Amino acid sequence: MIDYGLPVIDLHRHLDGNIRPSTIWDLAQQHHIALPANNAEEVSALAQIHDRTSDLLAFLKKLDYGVSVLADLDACYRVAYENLQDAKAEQLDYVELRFSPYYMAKTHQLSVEAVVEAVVQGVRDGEAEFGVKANLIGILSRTFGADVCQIELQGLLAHKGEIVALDLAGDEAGFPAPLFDRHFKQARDAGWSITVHAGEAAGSDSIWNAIKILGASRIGHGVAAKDDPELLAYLATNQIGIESCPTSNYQTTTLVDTARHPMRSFFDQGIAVTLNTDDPGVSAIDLAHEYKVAHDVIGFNKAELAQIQLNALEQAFLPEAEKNEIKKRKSTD
Ligand SMILES: O=c1[nH]cnc2c1ncn2[C@@H]1O[C@H](CO)[C@@H](O)[C@H]1O
Ligand SMILES: [Zn+2]
Repeated sequence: MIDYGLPVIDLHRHLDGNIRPSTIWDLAQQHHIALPANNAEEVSALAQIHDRTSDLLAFLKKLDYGVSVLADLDACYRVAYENLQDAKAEQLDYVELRFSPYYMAKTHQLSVEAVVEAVVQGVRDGEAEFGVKANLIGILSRTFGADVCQIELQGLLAHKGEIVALDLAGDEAGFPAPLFDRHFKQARDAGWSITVHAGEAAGSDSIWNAIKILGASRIGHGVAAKDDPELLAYLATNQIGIESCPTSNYQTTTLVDTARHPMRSFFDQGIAVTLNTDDPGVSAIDLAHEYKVAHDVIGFNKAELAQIQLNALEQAFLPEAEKNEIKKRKSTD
């Protein structure tokens, strides 16, 4: 259902939520890390989700297997590089990869700043090798609290020019946006764009806070906006994009019925919605799968999906000239 004649773009993909089970197995062997699995297939069963989990936090636990094998900087580099290989295999024209360097560094006590450097290098080498354009979004993992997030931010700011935006992810209900006010001020001062996970595990207030307090110009998930007409109007008028990830929403039990996913009404109300994968390695999906779900289950027709593909280019954290370049390249392909 993706039109490969139009730009193929994923704006919401966690590179640390997209670690291949085979790589998890490999790295565990290489570094003598014990896993409750005897081979790569058993790692898939352990670290991937095929139906649904009880809630967001149960879903996020699945990502822990992948980061538990990041024993050194080469492992971080490899994961970043393989994300570009995956992007190429999916025929993406452009991908925004987000990552939480503290989360990646934590198990083996790596330097946060060195993890950022390794990820940047893996992504740049992957871009050159596979010919896919990518940008990086830094994540503050709110689950670890405001002080740890300041350390995480410091590591990201050390590579300010290699990063285009800042995100806040993790336990939304337990760690609300106002706790991170000063972090996002520093990010805006650094010239970064802002996207925030909001309205996934908390209500529409959380989305308002992401916009008004943190300065978000895009919202990850944003499903809770469905109950707030004033917010819906605000999102449409101000062209604040919603990064929808339907399979992730199903697996986290954010929504119980994908057929009634609010991205339908967001779209109908003129909000710039996009389709994205979130954590494809954990969800065992790719971008094409999400377009198929949007068509077969949510009921978008081909023309509407084409508009969603164009929304992604519009909403990308890219300068106009680079957006035009992608557009031009597609039209002459
Ligand atoms: O769907 C999600 N909602 C909220 N946070 C998420 C989601 N997927 C991953 N992370 C969080 O992002 C960081 C790793 O990139 C981790 O903090 C992980 O918990
Ligand atoms: Zn996410």
